[in-house]
Amino acid sequence: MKILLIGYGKMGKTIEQLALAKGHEIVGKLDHTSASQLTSFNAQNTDVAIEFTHPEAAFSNISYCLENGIPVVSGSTGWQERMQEARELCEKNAGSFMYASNFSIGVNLFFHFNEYIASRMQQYPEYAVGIREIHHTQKVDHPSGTAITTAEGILQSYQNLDGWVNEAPETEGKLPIVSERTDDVIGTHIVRYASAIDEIELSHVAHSRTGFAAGALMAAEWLPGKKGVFGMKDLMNL
Ligand SMILES: NC(=O)C1=CN([C@@H]2O[C@H](COP(=O)(O)OP(=O)(O)OC[C@H]3O[C@@H](n4cnc5c(N)ncnc54)[C@H](OP(=O)(O)O)[C@@H]3O)[C@@H](O)[C@H]2O)C=CC1
Ligand SMILES: O=C(O)C1=N[C@H](C(=O)O)C[C@H](O)C1
Repeated sequence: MKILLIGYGKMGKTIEQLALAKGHEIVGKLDHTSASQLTSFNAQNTDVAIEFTHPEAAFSNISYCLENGIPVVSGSTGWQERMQEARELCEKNAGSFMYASNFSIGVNLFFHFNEYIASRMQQYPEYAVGIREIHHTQKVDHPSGTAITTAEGILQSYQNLDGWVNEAPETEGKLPIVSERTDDVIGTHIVRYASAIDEIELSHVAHSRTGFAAGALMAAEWLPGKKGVFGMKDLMNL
C-alpha cells in the first residue's frame, strides 16, 4: 500500500519501520516544517494516510484527507472537541476515517474489560472508582486520550457520576482522572476501585510504542474501501 505519514515524530517513525518491513511504500513523511506539502497528496497517489501529530494540527489534517478522498487513520489525541465535526465531514464526503485514542490490541482489550468491570462494580458503592495515567514528559495533552476513553467506559455504568475531572482537589460526584508525567514512561493506565477494606485494580502498561504502531498499521490495511467512521472495536469485533 502507498502510505502517507502525517506526523513523523515518535509514532510516525515507529510506524514507518513496521510498514517497510511489511512491504508497504511510504509516499510522504510530513512533520511540522513540511506540513504545507500535504496538498500534493490525493486519492491517486495515496492509498491511506496515518496521522499522528498534535492536538492543534489533527483536525485540519483529517479534514484535508476526508475532503480529498484519502482514507485516514488518526491517533492524535487532545482534539476531541472537534470529533463531531470530523464525523459530519466524513459523512458529507462519503469518506473513510478510523480514530482510536489508543491503537494497541492490549489497550483495546483493557477498554473491553474496563466496561465489564464497571458494569459489575457500580452495584457496590463502598468502592470509590478512579483513573491514573502516567506518560513521558514530552506529552502535551492531559488527561491522555486513553484515560478519557477509559472514563467514558466507566461512566456508561455509573449514572450517579456527572462526567470526569482532571484536577486536584477532586470534585465530589465526578470521576477523578489523575495525570502524572515522568521521563520515559511510554504509557500506563490504571483503574482502581478502593474500599475501606480492600482494593481492585485493572492496569495496562505499554513497554514500547510497537503496540500502538502495529495497531495503527493494521487499521490502515483494514480501512480502505470502507465508508464511515470506525474504531478499533470494529476492527477487533469487540
Ligand atoms: N492513538 C494512539 O495509539 C497513540 C496516540 N498518540 C498521540 O499521537 C500524537 C503524536 O504522538 P508522538 O508521535 O509521540 O508525538 P511527537 O511529538 O513525537 O511527533 C509529532 C509529530 O507531528 C508533527 N507535527 C506537528 N504539527 C504538524 C502538522 N501541522 N502537520 C504535520 N506534522 C505535524 C511534528 O513535527 P515537528 O517534529 O516538526 O514538530 C512531529 O513530527 C499525540 O497526540 C499522542 O498523544 C501517541 C501514541 C499512541
Ligand atoms: O502521547 C503519547 O505518548 C500517548 N498518547 C495516547 C493517549 O493520549 O492516550 C496513547 C498512549 O497512551 C501514548
